[in-house]
Amino acid sequence: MSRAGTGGDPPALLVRGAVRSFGSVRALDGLDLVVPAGSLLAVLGPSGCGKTTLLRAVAGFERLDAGEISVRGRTVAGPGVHEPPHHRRAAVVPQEGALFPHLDVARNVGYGLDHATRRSGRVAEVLALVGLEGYGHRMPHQLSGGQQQRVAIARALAPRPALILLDEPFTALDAGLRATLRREVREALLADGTTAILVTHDQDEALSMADLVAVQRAGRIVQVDAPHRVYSMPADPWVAGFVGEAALVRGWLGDGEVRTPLGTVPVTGTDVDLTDPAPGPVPVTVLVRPEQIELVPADAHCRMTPPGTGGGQESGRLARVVARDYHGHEVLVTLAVRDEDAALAANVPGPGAGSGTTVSGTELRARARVAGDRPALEIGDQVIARLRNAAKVWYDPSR
Ligand SMILES: Nc1ncnc2c1ncn2[C@@H]1O[C@H](COP(=O)(O)OP(=O)(O)OP(=O)(O)O)[C@@H](O)[C@H]1O
Repeated sequence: MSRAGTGGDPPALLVRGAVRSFGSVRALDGLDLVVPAGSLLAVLGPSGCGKTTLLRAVAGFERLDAGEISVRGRTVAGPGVHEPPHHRRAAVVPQEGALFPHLDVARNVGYGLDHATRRSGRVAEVLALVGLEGYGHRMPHQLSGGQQQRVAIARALAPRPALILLDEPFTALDAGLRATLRREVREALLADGTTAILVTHDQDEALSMADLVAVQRAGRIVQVDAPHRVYSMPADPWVAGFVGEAALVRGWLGDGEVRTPLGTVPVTGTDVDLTDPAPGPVPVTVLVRPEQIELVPADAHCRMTPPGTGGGQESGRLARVVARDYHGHEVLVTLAVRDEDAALAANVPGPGAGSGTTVSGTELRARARVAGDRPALEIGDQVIARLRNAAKVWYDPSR
């Protein structure tokens, strides 16, 4: 459920043309971002793209070289303006909660609150929000790592800031706890109506927690969208490869359909102007997600048929299983598809998690998802791989 977009309120955060350089490195390179009040927005990007610099600039720990930042319609950074952190109403939750070790939980949470707020029961209220009712008298060392992080979040929530800035807050925790805590923190933020910005390089965290995902690359935001849109309608091939598993294959677009080495399918979205009549099929890059590949066992006939000659595009292509990653509920199999006429697309650009695409000669590699309860596929098995569902494509200027 999205909490974004409440009436005509100014956005909780507006960043316009933000520039911050360290020597020759432009950590922020004209960055624009709007965060609607009440939303939980994740800034997702590879290491070094400037996420922490953005967070620090918003919090007031970093000065901008150019551009401006406003919080709830009030300029806090810009030409001639640099408000100090404590005037910005932006609370930071660092990677490891950084609690005061000599203060109990209630004093940690109440630290810095004015007298009236402290007496209003706000400390108990936020502790209840993060599931730590009755923990007020514990000392930090008597808490688990996850509980300490929840106290840090309660402490950030307590003064009712305009913004909560979470800097990879779950990194230090083990995987099981991380999933639980993400859900609980999301619920706590939702219940308190807070606007939060979560900086992370973990795509699962961004996609599962946030209302909006802002993808950052080289000091700029390249797409802001709902998580399912970032995954299914990425702005460009780089985003496609960074968010989720992706293979980028060559195809030909014409008549609203795209012909690919794995079959012909309709198109869900493209930057090609479909109203502009092109003289022939347009060369495109096609996004193939693992769940879009359907696998059927190759029968003896298929096994004896040379690749590229066994049936039309619609019947898919003969593929070989070259790797498999077992995940219990599903298996990700890496397929090699020889394709003589459709030479293959370039590697997914960027250092992202979408490492599902490699190119070797005229061999396409793509990953397919198989339910864990299906008969196991072994390395070396032959299958027929067929693309199903509509695909997202981009014009390929290199052909
Ligand atoms: N104080 C600094 N002095 C010099 N260079 C810096 C400083 N802070 C950041 N940088 C550089 O700016 C770039 C962006 O860094 P930043 O820490 O913002 O990236 P990030 O996306 O948060 O990376 P990570 O996910 O690894 O934390 C990097 O090249 C980094 O080396």
